[in-house]
Amino acid sequence: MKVFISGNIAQVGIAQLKEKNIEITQWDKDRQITAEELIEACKGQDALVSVGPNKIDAKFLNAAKHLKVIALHSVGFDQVDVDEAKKLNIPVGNTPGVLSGATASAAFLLMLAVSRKAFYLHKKIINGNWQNYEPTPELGIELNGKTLGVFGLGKIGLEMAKKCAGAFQMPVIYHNRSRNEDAEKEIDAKYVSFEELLEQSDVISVHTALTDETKDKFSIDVFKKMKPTSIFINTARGGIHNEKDLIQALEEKIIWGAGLDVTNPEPMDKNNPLLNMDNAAVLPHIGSATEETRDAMAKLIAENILAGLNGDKLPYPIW
Ligand SMILES: NC(=O)c1ccc[n+]([C@@H]2O[C@H](COP(=O)([O-])OP(=O)(O)OC[C@H]3O[C@@H](n4cnc5c(N)ncnc54)[C@H](O)[C@@H]3O)[C@@H](O)[C@H]2O)c1
Ligand SMILES: O=C(O)[C@H](O)CO
Repeated sequence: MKVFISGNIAQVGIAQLKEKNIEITQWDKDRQITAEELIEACKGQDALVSVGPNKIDAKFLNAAKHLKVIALHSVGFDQVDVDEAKKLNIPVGNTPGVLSGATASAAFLLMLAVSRKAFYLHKKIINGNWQNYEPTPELGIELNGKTLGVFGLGKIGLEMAKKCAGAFQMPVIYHNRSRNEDAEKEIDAKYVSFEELLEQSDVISVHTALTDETKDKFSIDVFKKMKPTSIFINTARGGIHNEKDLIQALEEKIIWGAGLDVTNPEPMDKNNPLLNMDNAAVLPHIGSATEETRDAMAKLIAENILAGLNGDKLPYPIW
């Protein structure tokens, strides 16, 4: 059996596949594979490990309908045309759960960094602008006791809520399409409407998938309903906030600050104004990028691939 891997995954997953005598071809160039190159690379392969934002759309799926399984190196699957995969009977799997802690840590890191203007102040030192100790330099804001509003209380949202409640005694409110009663058994979290989430939160952290419903959900009208002292955090997908509107909201102090691990497009242009604002912090989509998490993701990928090649039900399917 042959598997094409369109980027880098942890060795532990590759070893799991090699143990089963699977022949592996890996994309080894220092750039993302293009759509055409991906189609070409999948010719003669039995399975694909899709790393990064490759579009697994109708065009790709129809050109690669010989694949017995596709394993994503992500939990998010907004890049996949699930209906088409179902129609062509190509099982697709993802990596749920194992990256929730790491991704929530990235959200927590951004929240903390924005609240103390850490990225901006770090740049001041690098640029030689740390003159002397000042009692009132650019002041931050306290997080202790402030209200966390989670938009999308799923696996990652729950981990973020636990961290904020534990570290800063932050009361948690959340909005989902419907109540998450399982999560409410684990933490004290109050379900509120989207409007209430905007009005009552001191920090809003986004943890939904990118869908037609959530695309551009955070636009200028929404930012205007948030508190002027509030912080917006997005570690889910860049398409969930409208970037132009976010820049306006930060420039006009409609909200206090924003922290992003995801942008639209990715990579972000190095001249993007968000990179030089005192009230913004941006990371290059590293939510799940810890040694432990990448190993765990690679193991799930190998399990999905082995099951699919065997004609078994995937252990971590998206359909
Ligand atoms: N930055 C990163 O590196 C990184 C890492 C992992 C995941 N992610 C993103 O985080 C997302 C969430 O991952 P997860 O494992 O927590 O998923 P999950 O399915 O466990 O949680 C998503 C939650 O969002 C809710 N939701 C979905 N649509 C909604 C809507 N329209 N309105 C309100 N709530 C809605 C769902 O009910 C669910 O509770 C992924 O889809 C992915 O895009 C990013
Ligand atoms: O969805 C995910 O798992 C992350 O964004 C990594 O792509």
